[in-house]
Amino acid sequence: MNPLDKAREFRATVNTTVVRARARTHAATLGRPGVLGKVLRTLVTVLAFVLGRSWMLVQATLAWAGRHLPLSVFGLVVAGLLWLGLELSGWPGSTLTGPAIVWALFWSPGLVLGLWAAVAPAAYRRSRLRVWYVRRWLHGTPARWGRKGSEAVGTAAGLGVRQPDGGVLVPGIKVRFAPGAAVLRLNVVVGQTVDDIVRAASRIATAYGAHGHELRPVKPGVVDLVLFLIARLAPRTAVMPAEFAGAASVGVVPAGVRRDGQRLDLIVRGRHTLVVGATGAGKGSVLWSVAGNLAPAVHAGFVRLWGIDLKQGIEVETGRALFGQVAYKTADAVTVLETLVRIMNERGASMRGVSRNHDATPDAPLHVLVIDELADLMAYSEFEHKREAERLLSKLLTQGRALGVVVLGCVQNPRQEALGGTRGLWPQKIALRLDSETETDMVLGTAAPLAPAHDIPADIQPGGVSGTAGTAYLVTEDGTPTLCRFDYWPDRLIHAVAARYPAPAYTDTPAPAPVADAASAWLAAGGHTPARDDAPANPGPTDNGPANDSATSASEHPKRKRSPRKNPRNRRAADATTQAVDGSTGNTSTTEQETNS
Ligand SMILES: Nc1ncnc2c1ncn2[C@@H]1O[C@H](COP(=O)(O)OP(=O)(O)OP(=O)(O)O)[C@@H](O)[C@H]1O
Repeated sequence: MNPLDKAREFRATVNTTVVRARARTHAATLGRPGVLGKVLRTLVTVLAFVLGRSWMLVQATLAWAGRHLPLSVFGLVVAGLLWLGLELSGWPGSTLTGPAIVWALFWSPGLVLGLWAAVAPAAYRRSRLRVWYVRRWLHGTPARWGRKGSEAVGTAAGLGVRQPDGGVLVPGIKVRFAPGAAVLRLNVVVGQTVDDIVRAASRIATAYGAHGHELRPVKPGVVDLVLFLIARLAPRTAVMPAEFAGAASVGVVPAGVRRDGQRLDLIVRGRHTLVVGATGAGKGSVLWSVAGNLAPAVHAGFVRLWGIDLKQGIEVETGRALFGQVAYKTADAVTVLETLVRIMNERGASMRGVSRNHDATPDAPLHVLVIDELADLMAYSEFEHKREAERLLSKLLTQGRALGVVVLGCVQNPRQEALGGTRGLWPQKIALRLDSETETDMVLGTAAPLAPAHDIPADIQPGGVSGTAGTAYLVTEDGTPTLCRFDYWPDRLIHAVAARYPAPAYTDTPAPAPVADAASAWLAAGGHTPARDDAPANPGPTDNGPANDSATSASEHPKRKRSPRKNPRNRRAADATTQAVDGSTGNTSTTEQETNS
């Protein structure tokens, strides 16, 4: 046997021994049946609890001490000197009590913070205080973040303006911290323009070791330079959307989290959105963040979802009950587009001279068309279908937004052939992980330098939570890029949302797949409405990102025990003869009245 094989054999023997020993120890202790086993398990739980809470106390107190280093060191020195004085003077009582009280007085804010962290660790993790203390402690020396230090960085980065007397004037810089970011407020000095700050921004960001930066104008001559101190955003799992909150909320969806830790509110109303991402980049997360979060409004009749999914309907069929009409074949896709163009034209006729902007109502809902893979329609279909689809889609993209017809299109490849003539017609873009800088340029144009989507690392975990999928740059109409992370939508959540908020029965197009059947099939398969506890955990605000504390959890909205069959709105859908869900289009003559009759 050669030495390599011997080493492998040795390693296998060690592994087996360790596994056996571990199993024996477990069986003899925690896994033990009876009272002793129970006692041991309770002891370990209590110990873990006590150690965990003590660690939170120490962590938070030390974070405070690190942030207020001079004060905390001074407190220690004073307490030490007092102890020394008491010892040397031969104090008759305890020489430790007095110094301990003095030390505790100096450190009292830190101790209070520590106690709070120990009592309510989840709240502490979510709080800005933790971000403030820990970030400040970990990133950069106080001198660099102080006024003088930051102005020195500004000068070195070329922000200074030479004065007639030979001196150099630098913009005043004030630093404040936000979750995951430091914000430098810069006051432009005479002789400077905001462009000078734009030019120096990346040099300043590099000097601070920031992972990215963003410029936000505050008022004339004042700009906030946001330096992002976190490298990536932690994955989050979506939760059951809350009940419909009224017409004002239509078309704005809480889709995930932004780099600054704030909730990402994606505006869908009045905006066509192009989603581009390499395979496995998480286009599904964006699609379901929109469709899933619109579900309550769909159920209430204020939004109507349409789906084109030429990838065999895999994506759209998961939440079929949310959609009115869907198409899984090219010819059906063209029919869906024709229907929407007809709706748009009719709406145009009724709005002409009355209103220039559409407000969603149950009589005139916001129509949202979701297209899963645009290239399948625009590039890989038969020539006539391709040409017709491009013509109809271009019409929707150029005229639809004011008339309440918007499109969310997903594509892997942003090249011309995949998007046809529609590439310049998408006002809002979401660039998930892309394969090359050229693709980033193609999708984002002038915003590309500040939104390097090709730098988002790949982490493909088929069916599981990936470390980076769903991370994207959102570039809104004004060209501002924002790094964000879309929530992950597991299949069972999509099923649960579709069962809870099914679309009403539309008379003008084939009814959604019988909701009761889809829901009960899923329930029969052991499904249950995911609650916060059993969903893949949304991590707390780790150094990688903030917690998912914004959305309403499924556990706060226990699944209603309602059968869609008993709901008169859905009776027609449920009773309808089971129909092919591949987009057979049936009668497509559509008017707003018919739609909602
Ligand atoms: N937001 C997210 N957070 C964590 N993991 C995610 C997220 N979104 C998707 N994933 C993981 O990445 C995998 C791929 O996601 P998805 O299918 O949405 O990618 P895609 O861009 O649609 O890929 P394709 O174009 O090949 O269909 C999913 O199976 C899931 O495991």
